Amino acid sequence: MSKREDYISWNEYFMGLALLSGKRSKDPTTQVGACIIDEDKKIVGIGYNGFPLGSSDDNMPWGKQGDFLETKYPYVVHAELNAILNSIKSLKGCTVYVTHFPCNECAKAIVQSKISRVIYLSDKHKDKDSFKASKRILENAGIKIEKISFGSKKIILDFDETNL
Ligand SMILES: Nc1nc(=O)n([C@H]2C[C@H](O)[C@@H](COP(=O)(O)O)O2)cc1CO
Ligand SMILES: [Zn+2]
Repeated sequence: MSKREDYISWNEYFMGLALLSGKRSKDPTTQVGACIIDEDKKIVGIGYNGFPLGSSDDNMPWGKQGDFLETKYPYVVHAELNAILNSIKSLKGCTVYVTHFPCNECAKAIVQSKISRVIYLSDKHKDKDSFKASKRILENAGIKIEKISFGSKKIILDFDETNL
């Protein structure tokens, strides 16, 4: 019997893990996930956007408009930063798969953690200044930046054990 041919690609696997991690995010408008792998394709960090430890998901503001301090922005930890801080070893030479192009703050953390490649799916905010800044920070540091597209590809996770 020959091997299965319909297994998912490395990119589908790692971006799939980033997408799945994002499903844990309580952000009502944008769920972001990030998965970091080392040069041997070992998973060394994963994370999603959420409030810092100790900040209740129910008592902190998830809004986007109005008084800045009553929006999520000052408080939410971005997926990339969570993946970096959750990581189990040096990130030197690693690749981060992230569902959305990093903001300038995450670009700084990515560069300083010595990650060497960013692979992203969505750049819906590419015209915003903070993303122009992140592109500049990443390019200055010689980080490889790859936009990846899977078209309308979908992978269904079926938890029904009778289908396993
Ligand atoms: N690369 C990113 N990593 C992230 O973790 N985020 C988070 C921060 C917020 O929780 C949410 C963005 O809010 P919104 O303005 O799209 O509703 O996604 C956002 C980006 C940039 O798109
Ligand atoms: Zn960010």
